[in-house]
Amino acid sequence: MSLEARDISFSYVPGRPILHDVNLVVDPGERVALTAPSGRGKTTLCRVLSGYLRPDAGAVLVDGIELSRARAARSGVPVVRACGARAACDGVPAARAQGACDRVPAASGSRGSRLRGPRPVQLIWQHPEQAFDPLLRLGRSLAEGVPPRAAARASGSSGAGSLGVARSAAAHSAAARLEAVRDTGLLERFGIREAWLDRFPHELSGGELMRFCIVRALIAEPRYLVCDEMTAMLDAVTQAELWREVVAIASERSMGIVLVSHSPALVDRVATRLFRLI
Ligand SMILES: Nc1ncnc2c1ncn2[C@@H]1O[C@H](COP(=O)(O)OP(=O)(O)OP(=O)(O)O)[C@@H](O)[C@H]1O
Repeated sequence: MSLEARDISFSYVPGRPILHDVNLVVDPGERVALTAPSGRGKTTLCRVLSGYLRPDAGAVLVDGIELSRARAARSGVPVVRACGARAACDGVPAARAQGACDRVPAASGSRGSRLRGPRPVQLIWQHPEQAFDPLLRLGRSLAEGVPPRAAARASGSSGAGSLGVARSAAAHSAAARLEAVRDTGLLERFGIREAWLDRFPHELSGGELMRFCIVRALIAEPRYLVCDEMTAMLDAVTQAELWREVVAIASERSMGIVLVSHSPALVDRVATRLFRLI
């Protein structure tokens, strides 16, 4: 079972392919670093792998299932709210994401996935300040990233009988979802202070905000995490601290990682394998 890019081709401009017949298989628990000179398509491949760009040819498979189907298989979720122009999804700002956030179909004409459900492949990129809705407190943003099943688990919903129905409804409240986030222990592991949950994104530093990006990606319980220059803007100590936790969690969950970094030292420490994009 793996994350597989099969014969992927992609071009932003017709006739000028950025990716041409790319084949990559990432196994659970593997940490694969994409390497290539600047402008060769590492970010583009990250976005294809996580479903934000649809390839012109080829397919992305998660555990043998085409990415959009894998996403649908994880849904069974009512649409909670529309993702307006101001909203950001999965760590990628709405304006730049060509796909859709977890519970909302992509806009008509979009090249991204139209299916719902938590993304099995989560993308974290290097601009946390652009990844959150500026008008939402961070606790609320995190709460919105909790898969309904996880929220229901946290509220003890069995799904049966009127008590189950009531609990299920409760599980969709922001408070119940935030409680589900606390239950994961991820806030402590990434050093997120309780007081930060009441703040807006502009009231935190880049490093503090990146912690929220990582936690938001992880609470979606992804099978694979794609980290595109995730810690590039952070100091060395914070980089090491965040990567230590991400690697530990990947081991605990047998979660695969695809990473892009211009730091050879970081790649050396984190990656179990290099994949050269040519
Ligand atoms: N939205 C876009 N429209 C048109 N061209 C684009 C777009 N995004 C990226 N490109 C081009 O696609 C190519 C690959 O870009 P990409 O960001 O994937 O490369 P990269 O390997 O990640 O680069 P770097 O190491 O510099 O971050 C570049 O030539 C870039 O200019």
